[in-house]
Amino acid sequence: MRVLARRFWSEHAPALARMGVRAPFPIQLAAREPIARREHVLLHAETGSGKTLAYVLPALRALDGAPPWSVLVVAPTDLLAEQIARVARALALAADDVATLHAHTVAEMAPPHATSAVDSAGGASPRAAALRARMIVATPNGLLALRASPAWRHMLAPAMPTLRLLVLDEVDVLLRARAPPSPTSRAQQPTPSDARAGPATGARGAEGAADAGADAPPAWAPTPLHSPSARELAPVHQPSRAARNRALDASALVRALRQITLGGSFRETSRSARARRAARGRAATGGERASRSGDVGDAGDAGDADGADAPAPRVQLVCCSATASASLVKDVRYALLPPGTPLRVVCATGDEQHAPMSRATAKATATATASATDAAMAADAPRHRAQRGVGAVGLPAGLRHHFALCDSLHSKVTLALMAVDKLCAHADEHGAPPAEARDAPAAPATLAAHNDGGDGLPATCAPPSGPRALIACHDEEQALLVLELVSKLAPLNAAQRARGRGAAAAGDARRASVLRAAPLSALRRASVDGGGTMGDAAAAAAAHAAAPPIAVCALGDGMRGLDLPSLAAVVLVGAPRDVDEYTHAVGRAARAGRAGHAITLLTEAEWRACSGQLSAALGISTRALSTDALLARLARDGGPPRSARK
Ligand SMILES: Nc1ncnc2c1ncn2[C@@H]1O[C@H](COP(=O)(O)OP(=O)(O)OP(=O)(O)O)[C@@H](O)[C@H]1O
Repeated sequence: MRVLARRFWSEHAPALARMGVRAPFPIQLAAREPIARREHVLLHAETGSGKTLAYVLPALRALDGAPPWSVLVVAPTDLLAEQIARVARALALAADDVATLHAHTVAEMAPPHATSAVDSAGGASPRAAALRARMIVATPNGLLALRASPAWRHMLAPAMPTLRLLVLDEVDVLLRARAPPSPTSRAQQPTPSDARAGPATGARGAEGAADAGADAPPAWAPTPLHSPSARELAPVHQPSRAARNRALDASALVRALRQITLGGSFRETSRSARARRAARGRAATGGERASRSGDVGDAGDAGDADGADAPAPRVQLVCCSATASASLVKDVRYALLPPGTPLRVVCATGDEQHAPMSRATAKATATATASATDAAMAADAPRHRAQRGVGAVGLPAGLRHHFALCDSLHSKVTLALMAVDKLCAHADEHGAPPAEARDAPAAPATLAAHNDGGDGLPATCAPPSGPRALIACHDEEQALLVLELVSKLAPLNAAQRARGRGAAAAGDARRASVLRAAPLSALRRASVDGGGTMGDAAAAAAAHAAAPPIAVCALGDGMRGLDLPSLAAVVLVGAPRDVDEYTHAVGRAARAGRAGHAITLLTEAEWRACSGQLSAALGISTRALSTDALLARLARDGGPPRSARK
């Protein structure tokens, strides 16, 4: 394995070493061969297990001597797209090999008459960057806005045939779509001006986009499977296959992606799709019909093309998710691949008891061709996840889960601050962040063996910088409230402790004075603008100095994929809406084999609603602790988890 690893990584070794990466993680090893063989794959590994590099490295290899627009990566949020582009740029041969495409940059693209963007733009405009780049990292709304803009037809469509690889990061979010609205509920659907307004949160995304028609760039937003106002963990809702297919067919993003993967020769199979096509056909003008030629450069709907037999797609599809499921695999195959085309599920995880990857590297890698998806996924799945068809992947083994009861938001934030304070105190006492455990069993062998600089941190990397804790709230509104509460409560906490604890007062006051919070989005934006932490020690140090120790964000898809290596803990002050939301939220900590804490503060009602399901689905203990017991545990145990799992 080491020889393989050396060969695989030698090309990019210097750049990787600057990132603190010296040997591949299991998913990176497992993904290499299938991607090189140009198979369609779904990379399924836990949060923070290195899925980005697992596809970025092979993608960069595919760029060798390739023309512009050879690789397209789609990621659900602006922040994640920037993060991926930053990783790719750090490894790319030329910085302008990689460009990002957001909805707001499309407006700055070329006027329709321009044919040579590079000269007129002086090489610096988004248009020039997008034309020259060989790897494009786009958000769904960037892609959709581009397809609807003149720039697409006149400049970029001609480049599209060069596309060889399409990567869908967080594919479960990208494909998530609710069944199209019934005729009676259409009156409540968003208008085209709503759609133009951009990616609002909530349940109106895909169908709103579908309804917006050709007049407006369709906006995209992930659609929750249940009421967004639900405050309690909703029962897992599995819509029927037909409903899922209808939703996929109605999604503007899926239609755009389908056009890319299938070159416009896709035949929709569901009855609903045929009905929709017939209805639209009746209303269509001759001109609209003529535009559905199946040409890749055509902005028409690929899903409407009446291709007889689906040809083998020329674009390779790579998808990633830490929360894949059997139904996701079916959706990807239905939506984006010709019938009968296999999608290989590349899975890397620990053994069945979720033992650390280091103890099970040899058996950690399982691949399955998902033509018989259910069987393959279920066979790999640990007992407690098999029911849900989630596959063999669980939570990072370095994560320690704590649950405590609080009766109000005020008391949750107070306790969150005390918890963060305890973790910072632990770091002060031990000279290292508590979550970077010295002997963290969670570290994959390949990481632990090569990267451990003695304190659990990569030897060649600056210490992780940035926020130490992430407070995840129900929604944006609550997040604002929490920001306010933090600014009020942190100094109060400090003063109270200073009075009560004499000698410790100075240290407490010092720590508390820096217990500030900022919205996660602002921190990430600053980090991206400032060059971020990856591979840049100076930028890391600067970010560390500037970053408040607490980031605040709303639960949901906005935090998907974000990599904050400095996080010691994620504190949930709102109940997660479902198991996947919990998985992705707490997965911001304990990344890359580190240890970390997931602290969930709930009212009794919230705890009753969600603890059973989290425990059953994830195999974690959700026993609720008292405030004192939680703080005592954090004070005592900043180290690696021991028996957090049942
Ligand atoms: N081989 C490696 N050695 C050391 N660190 C690595 C290696 N591969 C990735 N990392 C680091 O691991 C962290 C997590 O990687 P990444 O963001 O790709 O995780 P992910 O699997 O995509 O997580 P998520 O599911 O949350 O999106 C990053 O900080 C990255 O630099």
